Amino acid sequence: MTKLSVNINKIATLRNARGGNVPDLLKTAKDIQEFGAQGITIHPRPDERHIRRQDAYDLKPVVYTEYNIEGNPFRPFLDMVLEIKPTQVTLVPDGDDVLTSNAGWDTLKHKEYLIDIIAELKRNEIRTSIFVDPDLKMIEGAKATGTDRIELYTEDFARQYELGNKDGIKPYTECAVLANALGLGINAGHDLSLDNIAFFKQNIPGLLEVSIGHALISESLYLGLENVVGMYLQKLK
Ligand SMILES: CC(=O)[C@@H](O)[C@H](O)COP(=O)(O)O
Ligand SMILES: NCC(=O)COP(=O)(O)O
Repeated sequence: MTKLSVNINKIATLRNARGGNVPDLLKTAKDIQEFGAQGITIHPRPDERHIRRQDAYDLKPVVYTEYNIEGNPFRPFLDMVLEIKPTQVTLVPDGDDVLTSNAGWDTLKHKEYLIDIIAELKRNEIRTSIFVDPDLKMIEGAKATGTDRIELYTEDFARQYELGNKDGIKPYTECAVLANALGLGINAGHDLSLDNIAFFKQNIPGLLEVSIGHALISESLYLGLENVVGMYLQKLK
């Protein structure tokens, strides 16, 4: 079975737009778990554009499924996750100024750096995952870092799938086969959606977890709008 971890960054984006507490991030996290999701993912960024540092702490007692915190392991991020002790930390090599995550780790170039950080997280009983492009050399490099899992960066697959090119899955399947052989757990995420998730899952052996945010929250708007517009119309009769 593949676990669904819902990324709630976009709920915080909406909340921050008005400065209040609507939508309520903690209530949303509770509801998502009650609806059956097996995890909650957040990706606090240094500029706190969506998830704030305090949110990461406040979510700890609320997330009773798997709590996954993603981010670039600069010292303030590392100190925060070592205090919170989520189920899993996913290391992502984001620049400060990126719109969203746009590349995986070069696991060869950053091998020693990753070894030290992963060891520190694992000493604190936190499962580790590292964000990687679907490149066999990067998967081999990931193994050498001591990480428990990799997270396959799926944007390229999603773009290709949208264009009708199903061969875009091939490097992902090859990397998954290698990761399984090396004993690395496999997560995946970025731009996965209701359209592409079934095909992705069918072609990735041993897929343990997907984290999905942008599409899932957008789809929730599309699928919920009719109901809510109808409710307003009822009240306005
Ligand atoms: C690590 C990853 O794949 C990203 O999708 C990220 O978690 C999303 O971050 P934003 O919500 O800031 O775009
Ligand atoms: N790790 C990927 C993630 O958490 C969500 O990515 P996206 O669905 O918002 O693109």
